[in-house]
Amino acid sequence: MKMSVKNINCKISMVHSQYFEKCYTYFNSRNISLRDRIIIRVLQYKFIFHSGFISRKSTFYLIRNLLVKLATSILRILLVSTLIRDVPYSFPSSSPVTGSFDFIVVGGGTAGSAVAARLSETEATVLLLEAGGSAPPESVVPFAWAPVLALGQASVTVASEPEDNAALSSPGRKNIAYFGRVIGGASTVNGMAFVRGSGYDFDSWKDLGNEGWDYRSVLPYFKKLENYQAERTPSLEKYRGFAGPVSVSQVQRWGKLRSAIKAAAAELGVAFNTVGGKSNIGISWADLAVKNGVRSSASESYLRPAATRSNLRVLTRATVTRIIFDEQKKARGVEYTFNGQTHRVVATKEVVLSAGALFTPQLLMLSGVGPPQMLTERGIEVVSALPGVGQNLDNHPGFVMHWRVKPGVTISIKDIFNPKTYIEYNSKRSGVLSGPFGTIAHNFVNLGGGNPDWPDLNLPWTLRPSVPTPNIDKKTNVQLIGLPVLHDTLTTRVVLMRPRSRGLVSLRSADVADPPLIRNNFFQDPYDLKLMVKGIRETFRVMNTSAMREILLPQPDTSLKACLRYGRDTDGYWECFVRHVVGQDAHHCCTAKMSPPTDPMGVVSPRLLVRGVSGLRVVDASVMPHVVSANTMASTYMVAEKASDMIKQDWGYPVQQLY
Ligand SMILES: Cc1cc2nc3c(=O)[nH]c(=O)nc-3n(C[C@H](O)[C@H](O)[C@H](O)COP(=O)(O)OP(=O)(O)OC[C@H]3O[C@@H](n4cnc5c(N)ncnc54)[C@H](O)[C@@H]3O)c2cc1C
Repeated sequence: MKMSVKNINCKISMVHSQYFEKCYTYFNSRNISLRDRIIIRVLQYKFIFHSGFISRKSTFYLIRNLLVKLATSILRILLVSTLIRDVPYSFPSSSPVTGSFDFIVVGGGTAGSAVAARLSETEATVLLLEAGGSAPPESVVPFAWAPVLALGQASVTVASEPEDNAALSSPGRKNIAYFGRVIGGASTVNGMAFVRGSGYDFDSWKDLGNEGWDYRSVLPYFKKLENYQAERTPSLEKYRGFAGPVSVSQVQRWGKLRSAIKAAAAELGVAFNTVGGKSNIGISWADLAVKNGVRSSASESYLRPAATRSNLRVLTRATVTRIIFDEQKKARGVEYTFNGQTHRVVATKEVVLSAGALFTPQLLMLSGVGPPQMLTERGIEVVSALPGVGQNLDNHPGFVMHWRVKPGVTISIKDIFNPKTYIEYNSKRSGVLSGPFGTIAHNFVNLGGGNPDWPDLNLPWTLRPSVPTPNIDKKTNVQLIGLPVLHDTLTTRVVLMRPRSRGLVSLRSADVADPPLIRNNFFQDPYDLKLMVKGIRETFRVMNTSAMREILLPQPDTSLKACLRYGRDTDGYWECFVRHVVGQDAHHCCTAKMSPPTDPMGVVSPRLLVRGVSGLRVVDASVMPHVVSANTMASTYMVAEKASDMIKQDWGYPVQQLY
């Protein structure tokens, strides 16, 4: 299908000028020509000004978007100018690929890059098809992720359906989700926080009937994938890897803050730096997927070293539209679009689906694997009736609390526009740009009861100046930050690790260009809301230690006016507060969950083979039965490493002995 304005059928059904739903693919796709881009932009503005949509609100968003674009463009130029030494590997894709390969991996993201590279260690031929392009040069700069990458061309944004119980301060009560659409996927645009789940998460996966996924069985794969940039000690060697492809290091500098957090842990009687062991309970200084001030993404860690192998072919800007099944329901290959043309390619052994927790279920459903009634309603022929496809969407709801701090404790706006920042990064790969614009320390706690070593909340500290939270209206943002807005801020977050509520991913239509429908269902189970309120009270307890008070300035009144009717500092007030400001952490998972055959909602077996068909596996965050109590990248790499060995074993290729 040639993508052009004529067949786009692009009803601009947006909540406000920032977010396109039906048209998002086209704006984020490099398959679209410059001429069509210009026409769509003109249509967009025509729509805003001539549809009765024009209002102070839409004008505000237009101006705000222009200013954001201007600021990010300036930042991008500054960042790119610091990159003379480290440019990400580029995957030139000038012509389409046809013919046959032993394995076709769909999606060159976090998991897909790892699987393709590992499979190419054998003599099998491997094709990796990725919808996005090569990584933008600034992606190597750790600090760049939020302002430049997550909001830029390397990712797509998709609005959820309106929330029933949350997002009260978001336009249309919709949560906005970010997904990497670039080689390396989310690992190229994410916050780089590298933290494993608790060992009890994996034991729970096994208890749900998934043999081989308990902590003891997955630990060797966590070690295999990691190259920890620290001195080897016997206690570290028990848990951490030192020879794997993904480089990981502790956050450098910010000594004042580190000392304060360490002292707060001591004051609270909480363990410091526990992340990596079986129980991650306690306070820890963050590890990042960074080496010597440069991001370690999946494409740099796995694909760059494998790129010269003649049996591995990587095609970027190739969007897979469906999996092709034969009469026996065996996956025979895929159909994809490249430069506006449709092509087919054959898999002689397996198709591996690694398009992430949103797009993997979309592709399964578009190929006839999913809830039968929904497929029939969309005019899609059912190949395998699997009601669980797209169900069980799990994630980490969370929100930010702002704290004013003394100078030198955190990043300030002045640092960002100071030429010295760029000179220091350029010459030494150190300074502000070498660190995060996000998580700097974790605080994993259990406040809900049960196993006290298994966290149900993370209350991390994040480094960012007093920037507004995206997708929350201006009025609420101002109340949350407190006036005047430009000052040095430390933020803490309250993030639910093991929500009981579950959402779903479904199809809007049979058109691959329509973004899938996301329903988060945050706080459908009221337990989740109550636990978040406990997290707020625990945050105040931590921030009230004398160690933390030492770095704080007097705080302005940041009450949320809409909630004051419940009375200050009551549980009712805080529940109302959370329902207004909660967003999500882009840790989507579990939409094609693994499970034993007895679970009717399972999608893949514990060997990650899709039920009811053959020759098709899912390898990405979708297969997790429930979200881990940590950020999800490290566990996604672990899934990819373990799956690669399973695939090799199933096809008789040798695997490295890890036990
Ligand atoms: C902005 C952001 C910040 C985050 N921060 C952190 C963090 O700090 N720490 C952490 O641990 N986790 C973080 N995460 C979460 C973590 O990165 C993800 O859970 C994990 O990387 C997901 O890996 P995946 O392989 O499942 O999917 P992805 O990495 O998203 O890979 C999917 C790939 O498939 C491609 N694709 C999709 N559809 C098609 C198609 N039809 N045809 C071809 N290709 C297709 C996509 O372009 C993408 O490259 C963050 C995520 C985001 C988006």
